[in-house]
Amino acid sequence: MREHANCATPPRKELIPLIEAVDLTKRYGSKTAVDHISFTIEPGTVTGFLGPNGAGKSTTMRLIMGLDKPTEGTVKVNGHFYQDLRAPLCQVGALLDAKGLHGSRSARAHLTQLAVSNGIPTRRVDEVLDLTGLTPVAKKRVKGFSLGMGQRLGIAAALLGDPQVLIFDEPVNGLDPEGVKWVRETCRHLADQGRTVFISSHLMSEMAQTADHLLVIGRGRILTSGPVDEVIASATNDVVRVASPQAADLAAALNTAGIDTKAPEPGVLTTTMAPAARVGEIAAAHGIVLHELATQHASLEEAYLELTGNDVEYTAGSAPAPLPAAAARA
Ligand SMILES: Nc1ncnc2c1ncn2[C@@H]1O[C@H](COP(=O)(O)OP(=O)(O)OP(=O)(O)O)[C@@H](O)[C@H]1O
Repeated sequence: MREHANCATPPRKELIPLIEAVDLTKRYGSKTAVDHISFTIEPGTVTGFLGPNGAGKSTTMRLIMGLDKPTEGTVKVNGHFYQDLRAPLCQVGALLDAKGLHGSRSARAHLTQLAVSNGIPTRRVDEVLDLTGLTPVAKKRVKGFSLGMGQRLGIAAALLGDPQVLIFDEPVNGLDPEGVKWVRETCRHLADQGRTVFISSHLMSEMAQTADHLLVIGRGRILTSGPVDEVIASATNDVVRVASPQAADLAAALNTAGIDTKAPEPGVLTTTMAPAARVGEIAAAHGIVLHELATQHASLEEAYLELTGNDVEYTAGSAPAPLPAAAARA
């Protein structure tokens, strides 16, 4: 057992490490960033916190870490408010903003300072440098670090107290494929050790590869949650596409059976209301010739849009807010 001075008696066996939010709300003036959300994050899993830009992910994570005060509701880590944790770094580690590093220090100096001020034995610094692959650059000033190295250093700092709960805000943002793979494998490894890993992203494809569970947020509200496969399945309808020289007859036969169709192009029908087998059976029963019968699986992006489409605060196509002068003229 490690002898972290301030971490010597983490209540690991007695308490289940988890994050629990109840009716959590944060308003900034008239802006509601987080809107009465409740959730629990379980140990031994990677939980993805998925939502478009401005959905409220960072705010929620800051509330968990006691960096902001909720307007209403509560959020606890390991059954305690963050500010009441006796050795916070040993219970929860977070990567919230990798840019907030002191430029003139070396990576080792940065971690050593953090260890000393939190009563963590300095030998742990070498362990986390090693775990995050930073040993070869440990003496370099963090000022010269690439984004990927900065993210690794942020994760090294989060791991310093060997905490059971880890919170990473958009850790793969701006990373190259190798960095993304490393973050993904690191999260998996930490969860496999029984830790609670809570990781945010605005990319569903990334979350599908990294997370076991998803918590989907839009405009400050939880839109859905559950195992990744279930969340994706619930947001997607398989589309059956059928091509026939008798498309009009087939459409009539399907409609009679209560199956609505669309005709995206001449001679082709699509439906989300019946599986391919049923469409084929109805065609056969009416002696209708088919040239093609296939099930198309909706893409992850489609599932994501289905989930968050109406809850996106900013979209690429949305018109920019008018400038004050323009607004005054209007
Ligand atoms: N300190 C603040 N003052 C005012 N509004 C804020 C503040 N922090 C966040 N907001 C607003 O709250 C909403 C949620 O922001 P938040 O950063 O939590 O979203 P996010 O899901 O993390 O998005 P992103 O991925 O873009 O960081 C946004 O509309 C944001 O502009």
